[in-house]
Amino acid sequence: MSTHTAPSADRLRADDHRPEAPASPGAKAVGGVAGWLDDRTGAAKPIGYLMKKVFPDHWSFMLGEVAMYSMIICLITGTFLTFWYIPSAGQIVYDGSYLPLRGVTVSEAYASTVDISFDIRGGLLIRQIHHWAALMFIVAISVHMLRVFFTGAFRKPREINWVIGCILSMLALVEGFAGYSLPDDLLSGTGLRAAEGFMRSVPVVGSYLSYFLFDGAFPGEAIIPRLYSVHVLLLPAILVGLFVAHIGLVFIHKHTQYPGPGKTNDNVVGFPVMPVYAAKAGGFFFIVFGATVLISALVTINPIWAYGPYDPSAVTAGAQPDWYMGFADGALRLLPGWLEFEAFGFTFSFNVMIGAILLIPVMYGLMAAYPFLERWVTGDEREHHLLDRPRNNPTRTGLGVGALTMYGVLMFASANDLMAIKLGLSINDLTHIFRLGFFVFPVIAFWVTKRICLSLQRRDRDLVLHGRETGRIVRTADGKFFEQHEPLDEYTRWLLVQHEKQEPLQLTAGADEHGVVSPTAGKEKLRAKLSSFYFKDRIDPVTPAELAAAHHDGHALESIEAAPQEETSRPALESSRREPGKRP
Ligand code: HEM
Ligand code: HEM
Repeated sequence: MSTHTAPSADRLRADDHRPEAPASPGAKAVGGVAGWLDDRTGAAKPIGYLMKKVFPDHWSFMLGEVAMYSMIICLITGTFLTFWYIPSAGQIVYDGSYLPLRGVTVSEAYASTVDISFDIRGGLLIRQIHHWAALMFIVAISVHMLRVFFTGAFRKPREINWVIGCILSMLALVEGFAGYSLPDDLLSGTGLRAAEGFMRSVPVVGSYLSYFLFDGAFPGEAIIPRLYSVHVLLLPAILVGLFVAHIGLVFIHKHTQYPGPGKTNDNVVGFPVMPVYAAKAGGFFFIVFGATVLISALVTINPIWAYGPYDPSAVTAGAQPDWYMGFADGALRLLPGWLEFEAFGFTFSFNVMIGAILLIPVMYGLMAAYPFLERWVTGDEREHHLLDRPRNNPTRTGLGVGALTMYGVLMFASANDLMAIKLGLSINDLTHIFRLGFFVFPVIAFWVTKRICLSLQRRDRDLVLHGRETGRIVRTADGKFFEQHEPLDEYTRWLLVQHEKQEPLQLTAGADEHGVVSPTAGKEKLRAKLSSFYFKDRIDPVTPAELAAAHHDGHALESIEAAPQEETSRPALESSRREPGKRP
């Protein structure tokens, strides 16, 4: 593997050959410390290697960074909160500075969170930053995941990183739920009450699970300290550990890159970590931190003093989870009542269990399995470092939008009561519409998205073959009118023709020459069907022959071969790609 720096104009000045100026005392001291450390740890070589690592530049790669920075913000502000938060359900009489609560018996957890908000200097801001960063963290993870999905960045060799990502995302939901439950206010207690109900819906062992978690009857005094250990110790340790593995794999595989001039499956075009990316990423951290602080300073979130302490006997109307739990809440509202029935003297509440206990693992399980399913269906065993343009993989893009639509229906369903009130509609009608929508809307979304992708591909073909419409009408000498078309420049054309032709798998007949059916015939048949579903509707990229023919007709001026594969549009660093596992 080699990494080389493209010489910049500055570095090619003639005076580069002058003898180097003697190092300043500061530089000498830094060099001395670095040498001392290297002698004892041997870290210079790996660090030097990492610092030269080339990262491609694209705005969408920032999404992973936003996730990383919001996680760091949660870790920093969370540590601040632990200095004052008391993880105890023990009852005390509140005597802090928030007058409406004076004299009310509350838990120590609740009282300490109100104290953080009103009596600890900067406490309210830090609490708000913690909560806003948590919300942003999960938004960023989700959008980052969509970027990875729609561009096919999960394909070989990045499947493991996709699976790690799925686990990270699921754990982030649990971490958020645990944090939300810590202040022990009316909302968080209602959330815990719901969680207790979910657990009890598991047949046979449900009540035992609940007793185990709450150390007896709900709410008990154990749940707050237990959630605290999970929230500040167990889950952050797992999240950070998995994240290190995640980013380590990004370094090992190197980053994917969007197709473009000079970018191939075997190189990485971009800037090195040091100094360009380090400066960019460092600056970007402060932008994310700054934006989070600004929102937190201006917009109240979770004003627990307004809700009051948790009281198991109080009925809370309008309790809402944080946004990322909305889909599970929606599923609970849509599952039909007949899924709850009595048999063998027991009540089975599958309507609750499916929505609350099974939905999340099933959803993440399917997501984690997708790269492997796609690989099986397409038979594509190759490594991919160049990303797909979403339009060039219409079925995958359609499936993604279909899944998002399903998620969206559940999310909207979680607000069916508010919609009914605000829009003056019947909640039952809304529920029926959402139930139907859960099955019908994703299919429509899949179909429409696929058609849009195919149309965009057709448009790309048209552009390549016939150039851009200029709007200039020319009249010929014999009186005919036609519109002038402008040929695309080579860079744009390259982007539109670089993708591969896709075809369904050609599968074996399923029987040998003696007519003996192979034991895997059924599986192969299914694979053939899915492969045909995946690739049946497709638009092939323009071939050099087609372009030459168009060129001959005077539509396009240059051939595809002339596309500037080995040039870049800006000064860039390039490093060659490696085979995972074969590079030191
Ligand atoms: C990335 C992971 C994290 C997420 C998503 C998260 C989320 C949350 C949320 C939503 C709350 C409720 C905030 C509120 O009161 O409005 C919370 C509370 C809390 N979190 Fe975290 N947190 C994370 C990491 C941490 C870490 C690493 C620590 C400690 C080292 C921590 C310590 C706390 C404490 C002490 C509270 C209770 C105080 C309070 O609610 O103000 N959190 N967390
Ligand atoms: C704690 C949550 C996460 C953090 C902090 C995180 C961070 C990052 C960062 C910084 C990168 C490199 C820059 C980029 O491509 O954006 C990256 C790449 C990647 N992430 Fe994540 N990620 C998280 C969750 C996820 C999830 C939920 C998935 C998918 C299910 C995922 C899949 C990937 C993949 C496949 C890559 C390699 C992409 C490529 O090379 O183009 N990540 N992640």
